[in-house]
Amino acid sequence: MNSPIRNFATPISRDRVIGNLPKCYTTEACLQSKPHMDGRVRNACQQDKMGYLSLKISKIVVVGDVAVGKTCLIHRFCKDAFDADYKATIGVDFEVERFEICGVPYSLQIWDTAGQERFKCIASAYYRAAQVLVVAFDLSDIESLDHSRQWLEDAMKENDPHRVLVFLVGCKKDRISASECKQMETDAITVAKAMKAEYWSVSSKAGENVKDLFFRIASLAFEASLLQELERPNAPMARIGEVVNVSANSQSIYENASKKSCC
Ligand SMILES: Nc1nc2c(ncn2[C@@H]2O[C@H](COP(=O)(O)OP(=O)(O)OP(=O)(O)O)[C@@H](O)[C@H]2O)c(=O)[nH]1
Repeated sequence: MNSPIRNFATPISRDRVIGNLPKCYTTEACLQSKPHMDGRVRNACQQDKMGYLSLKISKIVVVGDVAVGKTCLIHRFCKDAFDADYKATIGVDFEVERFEICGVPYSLQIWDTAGQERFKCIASAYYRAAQVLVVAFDLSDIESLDHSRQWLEDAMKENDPHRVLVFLVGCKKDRISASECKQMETDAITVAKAMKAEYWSVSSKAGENVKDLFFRIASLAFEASLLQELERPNAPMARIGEVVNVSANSQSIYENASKKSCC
């Protein structure tokens, strides 16, 4: 009999397989500095022969000032593309990216929100139930960093602060010199610490750090989901995150489903 792990309709791309916990960008503003995932999570993944841990989806919401680079960040990761022409996000948009973490299928639903004030009302309706909040700013625009706390505060009104992982992300790293970047990062790390956020500098244009950032987000969100579930003794494992129903007849996605990577 096939386990639920085998029942996705399309394969998870090999470059979305995460075996080890990715490192943080800087230990100065890092949500978790351990080199490995929690032992309970690793055990649960290794013992999950029936695939109860599979098919989970977590919601990430990306917020920040207008034109700081939110859409480009998501597009660089999901499509490996960069568009130099600015097209404002109208309200919200989302992408779903699928991973395999520690041998377990896992998805991120990545919500891109509008930075323009006139769309804020629509966008804020989608902040709820986020497991990860990414507050983006433009490394070449100090004001956008100053506004980060307000974005976080607004997004947190719709969420439980104890359950949300926060990332502060400086975009457009390619637009500033190394010395400017150093200065901005010093300021940004101070803000990140105050926000209890993990800090990253990225360039969607150059592709720098984008994949590492999303792998880190996926891994920490996966670990947090699983720990929350494991800490609730009576909760069935299948209720970690949102469970997606799939047909028992849908095609197998794994060339080697029994292979489990170690995190
Ligand atoms: N040089 C450079 N430009 C970037 C980078 N990321 C985004 N941009 C440019 O910045 C502009 C705005 O980018 P978007 O990703 O659309 O910004 P946004 O935050 O989604 O904007 P809203 O949807 O209006 O909130 C576009 O012209 C992008 O090409 C980057 O890493 N480097």
